[in-house]
Amino acid sequence: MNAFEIRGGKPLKGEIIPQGAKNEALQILSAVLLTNEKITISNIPDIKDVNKLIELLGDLGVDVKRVSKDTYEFQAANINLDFFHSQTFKAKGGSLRGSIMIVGPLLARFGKAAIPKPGGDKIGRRRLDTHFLGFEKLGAKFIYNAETGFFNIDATQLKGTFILLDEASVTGTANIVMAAVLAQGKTTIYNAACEPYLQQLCKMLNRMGAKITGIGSNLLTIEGVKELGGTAHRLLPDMIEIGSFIGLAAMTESEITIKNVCYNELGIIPDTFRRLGIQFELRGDDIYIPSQKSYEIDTFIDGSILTVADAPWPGFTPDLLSIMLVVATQAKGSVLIHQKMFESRLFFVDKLIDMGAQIILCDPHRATVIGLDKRYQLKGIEMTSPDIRAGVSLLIAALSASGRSTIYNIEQIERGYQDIDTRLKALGADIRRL
Ligand SMILES: CC(=O)N[C@H]1[C@@H](OP(=O)(O)OP(=O)(O)OC[C@H]2O[C@@H](n3ccc(=O)[nH]c3=O)[C@H](O)[C@@H]2O)O[C@H](CO)[C@@H](O)[C@@H]1O
Ligand SMILES: C=C(OP(=O)(O)O)C(=O)O
Repeated sequence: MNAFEIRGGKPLKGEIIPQGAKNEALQILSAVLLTNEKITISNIPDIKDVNKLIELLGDLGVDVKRVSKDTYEFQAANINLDFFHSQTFKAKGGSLRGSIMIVGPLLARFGKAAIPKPGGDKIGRRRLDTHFLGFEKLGAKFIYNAETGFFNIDATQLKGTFILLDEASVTGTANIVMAAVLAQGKTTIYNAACEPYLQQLCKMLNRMGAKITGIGSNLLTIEGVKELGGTAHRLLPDMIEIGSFIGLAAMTESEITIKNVCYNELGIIPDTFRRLGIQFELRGDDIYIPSQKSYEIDTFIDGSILTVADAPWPGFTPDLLSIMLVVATQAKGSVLIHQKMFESRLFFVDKLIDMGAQIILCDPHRATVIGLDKRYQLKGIEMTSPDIRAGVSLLIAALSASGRSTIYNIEQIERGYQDIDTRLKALGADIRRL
């Protein structure tokens, strides 16, 4: 059995260091395939998804050396393209979302790639059209075999072109950028995603010899180069973990300092938590959250109920909406949570309702939360974590609730949060692995 047992209702106290960013790690690790020279990556989180991708790179022939707890060296000098046809590749490649991003670099460097339909959270339809339409524009041909679930892509020489993405896909943009850096001539990508993950990737590629301009905007221009060289790269702290810890502190009346957050990279995230009434201050590059008995949700200027909705960067990330939702259950006031991007990410509210929260699921994309203002505590129950962020939201709910909760399917949480039970215990949480 893989579960957490939590006895909630205790305020936590202390300092916590955010792990390196999961979604950045998946892009940066894929980029090591673009060169035969050595790449050193530090601040790598020790989490399931990242470890699976590192293992997959090793299976493909990348020389992988762990030089310290969070630092690895990679050298992709001898890639074994036959590995594409193995059952192991099908099983491993299909087990995480991030594996899709090995396609762009492989295509750029070797002219072909294959990938099984990738995994990731079951949070609604997760199409890959943007990736493959982009590769096609660069001159690649792809075949999707619905029976085997494999995408096969071929391109002897990618050619730069103008690409207007059909949507600002995060992994799609990363994949196309990694293909375009070695394409012949100039590629322009409009409607590009520009999350800090992508900015970090582009900066790393430029250090490797790529010529990318427009970093941080939705218009990227890439002058193709013949080859790329080695570099060193440090991952940013995980902004989704940072947001999760802000929510945790507010909900459990805890006094927590989140260390070294790289505040300037957090975009609209801090202000969005502030709109729920959560107070915190920046001390150096740490976020200090005092213990708060009560927090009150803001309204819009005209007095109408606040909506918190997701949007491509610099909008609010969809990966923090579940956390906003759970935190709102104990706020004073009401908020509409609008998850525009994914249609199956809000169903976990049923469990919060069972715990005593007042939520109306209006439709699969929208939930209205009527905050309890801590007049009643949530009560502990047994529940199963449906996806990574709902899982952490349930964990936060359980830590604030009276009595005992059990959360099953914690693999989902551990996909993205390193040693979460140990780190929460260090803050005083009563959490036990079953
Ligand atoms: C490994 C990784 O990095 N995963 C992240 C990545 O997934 P991923 O790259 O798979 O997500 P995409 O950005 O491609 O799209 C996410 C969803 O939003 C929709 N969409 C996207 C852009 C847009 O302008 N309009 C729109 O509706 C897509 O149809 C899809 O349903 O980005 C998502 C969106 O931030 C995050 O939730 C995931 O955690
Ligand atoms: C949805 C997420 O991850 P993935 O894209 O890997 O499923 C996430 O990190 O919130």
